[in-house]
Amino acid sequence: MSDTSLEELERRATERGQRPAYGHDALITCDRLVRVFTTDGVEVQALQGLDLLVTKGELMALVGASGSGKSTLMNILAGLDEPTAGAARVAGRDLLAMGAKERLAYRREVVGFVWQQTARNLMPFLTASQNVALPMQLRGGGRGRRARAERAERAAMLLDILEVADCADREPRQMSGGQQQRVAIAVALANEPSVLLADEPTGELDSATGEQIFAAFRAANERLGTTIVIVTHDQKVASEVRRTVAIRDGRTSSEVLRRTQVDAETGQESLVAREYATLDRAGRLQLPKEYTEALGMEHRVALDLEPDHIEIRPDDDTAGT
Ligand SMILES: Nc1ncnc2c1ncn2[C@@H]1O[C@H](COP(=O)(O)OP(=O)(O)OP(=O)(O)O)[C@@H](O)[C@H]1O
Repeated sequence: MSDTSLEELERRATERGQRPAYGHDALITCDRLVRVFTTDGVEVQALQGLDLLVTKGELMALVGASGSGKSTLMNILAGLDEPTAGAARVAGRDLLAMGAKERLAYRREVVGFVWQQTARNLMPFLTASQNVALPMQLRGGGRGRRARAERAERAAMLLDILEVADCADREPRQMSGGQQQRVAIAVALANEPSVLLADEPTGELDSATGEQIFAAFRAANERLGTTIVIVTHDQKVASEVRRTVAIRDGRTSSEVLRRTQVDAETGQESLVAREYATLDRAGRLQLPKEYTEALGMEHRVALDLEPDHIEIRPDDDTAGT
């Protein structure tokens, strides 16, 4: 090896050392997140070193088979559960270092959540408007007439953005499931959270209503700039966001990015989707099952480094072990 290449390697190593920390500019950073559950002496590794970065202002979906770890991740991000190892930061808060008091403030002010069970999201004997005002009150809003008027005004503004202004004076039982879920989004947005988390928010609804709920999330994202993470089984919902991240066996495995492309000649807009695999911090890559199965790849694959890409081919060592 010549001196020049040694110098070059040293230069690259120094450059790497000066690089900012992983996820330094992301709103949500999950770094090698691990969550192990132990029940009756049996260990389940729900998260096995999950990496995820979410940028401020994103509206993204998390998808994955049942048991892949989606709800476990959402509960950690919601401040309801703690990871076994790894690091997780949301809006500058270290989720592993929070005390009970900070955790409560985090849940009230930094994150908002919408659950699948419509009934779990709202207080049954309060009107939509009172439901939205409640988190603001609990946060320590004043008791005076002015504070009350301000809360009512924000509640009205949120219900209007989510297109359920007509439900303001109705109790949950007087609303449809879709209306309840849109009011639930307003409740989650009441304290201007940095992040809105939604776990299967359209799970109990038919697909037309599900689309309305999704439109409500998009309105919240566009009009209020809130970062939104939605866990969904609904392929339609997943395909309407710019970024869908798939979780497999407790790790992020692949993601699909969609962008609008304008045809230079006709000026017609079309949505272009591209699939990416996630290269985790340890250099691990999960290849989509359809790809490996199509080429009969298992156990071992042949790797070659090319100037601008890496080639992965089926094991071609016929004399191999
Ligand atoms: N409190 C718990 N105690 C023991 N095991 C748990 C607990 N919570 C989750 N698990 C296990 O961890 C794994 C991941 O579960 P999780 O609920 O995160 O999956 P999911 O992707 O949300 O699934 P689904 O789509 O069915 O909701 C599963 O094997 C599950 O059985």
